[in-house]
Amino acid sequence: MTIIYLVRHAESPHLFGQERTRGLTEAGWTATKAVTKCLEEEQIDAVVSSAYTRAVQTVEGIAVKKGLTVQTYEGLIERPIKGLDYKLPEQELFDAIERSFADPDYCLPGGETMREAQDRSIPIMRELLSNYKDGTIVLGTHGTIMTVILHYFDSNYAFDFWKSTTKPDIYKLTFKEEQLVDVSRVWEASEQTKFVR
Ligand SMILES: O=C(O)[C@H](O)COP(=O)(O)O
Repeated sequence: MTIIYLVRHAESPHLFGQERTRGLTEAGWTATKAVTKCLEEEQIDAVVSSAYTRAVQTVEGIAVKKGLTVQTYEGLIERPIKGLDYKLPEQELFDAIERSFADPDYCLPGGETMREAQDRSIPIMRELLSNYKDGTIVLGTHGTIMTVILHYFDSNYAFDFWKSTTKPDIYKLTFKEEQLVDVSRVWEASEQTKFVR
């Protein structure tokens, strides 16, 4: 069995135009200590991440603890449902994200569809599953691309799941070869209440 821990990043300030580089808030940094603690007993073979700063920062503590470096992947960055050069009310974004789970070729102007996001992220998942077969990987990620990846392996993971996740959050995925056989949330119930949705 191969284990992948999907770690959604901790709280980050919403700074328009800085999607790639915005880091964690003070509360976010505090939360990363709990992330590291949650994973430190595990035997970990690799720590990989979206190339975005907030995702890297969330898993770098566990990488340091294990004597590993964070391997970043452009193909694991967050899925933008719309272009990053304009703003929209939150409800419109939510509606668009919900629709994108029903229509894999839908996105708002300048955005990325479900199909496009899977086309660039799933090959990396397959590469990781092959390179670290029967090993354990920690993967720093984001709410939407994490759900897009899970949706590929099990279509029950969709809009409701996306809405339910917290920042940070941790899911343990168990794969047999390239087959997803189990998903469990390992972020502690007591910790969930302390951090943001
Ligand atoms: O995980 C996510 O939902 C994305 O990275 C967006 O995070 P944000 O709430 O910090 O914009």
